[in-house]
Amino acid sequence: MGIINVTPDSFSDGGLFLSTRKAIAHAKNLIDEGADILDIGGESTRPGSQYVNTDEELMRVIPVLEALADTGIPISIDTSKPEVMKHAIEAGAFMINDVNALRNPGALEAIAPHRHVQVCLMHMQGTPQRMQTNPQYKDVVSEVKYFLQQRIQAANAAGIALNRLVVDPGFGFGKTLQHNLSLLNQLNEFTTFGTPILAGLSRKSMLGAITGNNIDQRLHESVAAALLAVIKGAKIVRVHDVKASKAALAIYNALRDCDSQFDQ
Ligand SMILES: Nc1nc2[nH]c(S[C@@H](C(=O)O)c3ccccc3)nc2c(=O)[nH]1
Repeated sequence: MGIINVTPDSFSDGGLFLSTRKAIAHAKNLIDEGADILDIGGESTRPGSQYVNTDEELMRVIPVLEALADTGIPISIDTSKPEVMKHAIEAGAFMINDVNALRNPGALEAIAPHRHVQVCLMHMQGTPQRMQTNPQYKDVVSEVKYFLQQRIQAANAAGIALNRLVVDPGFGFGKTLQHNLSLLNQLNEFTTFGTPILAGLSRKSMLGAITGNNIDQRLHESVAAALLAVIKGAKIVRVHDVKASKAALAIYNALRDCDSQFDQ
């Protein structure tokens, strides 16, 4: 899953038009690099990020989604707003990636009727503005599991079947480095739901905390983290660096498949 952030470049006067054009160009590059899905987001959910209203978020993501419709690549929309979900689904999105796990009023109802649309339910403690202030858990893995179980039940009750759901522990969303490492180390605990696991580790500060590298110097850490997540059971990895991640995962896939070839 390649990451496409459509957030106006605050340093240039190109504004939204330029950032839309840049997002489309970047999306096509990631398709060429081998992305299987593109995740388009119009509102950053980084700690301390600013709120973006519905109209602004729609103006950012819908043009990019529409421009990519003829490429045939499955598109996920990274949003928590039901209005954005509805428009994105009408514009052809195949997945809604909600860091708020459909907890906003109207989110479950916005998605339920569209039986072809998948949903990623992600765990977050608190809100993006305050989640990293002082994250605390008694047992992070069991508490995150419990939350995801609750959200799966809420989705099922709203008519969203299990085979439309993906779960995600939400690395970096209200977690310390230790919490993130425990979740990654025990990621296969989340395979019990019977849904694919999505892991988003790419370039995150937890990686920088270990190596000391800045966000634009975390390629190797991100590739290592994506490989570890897949080894531990993730089926989707959300990454900035598609080409490098695909190459690392190709080695893993070859290793996983090699004995089965001789068994035939
Ligand atoms: N499902 C799913 N969606 C996501 N969206 C993002 S935003 C990310 C960033 O790259 O800025 C980020 C980085 C650091 C903190 C918060 C958010 N991370 C995920 C994830 O881990 N899982």
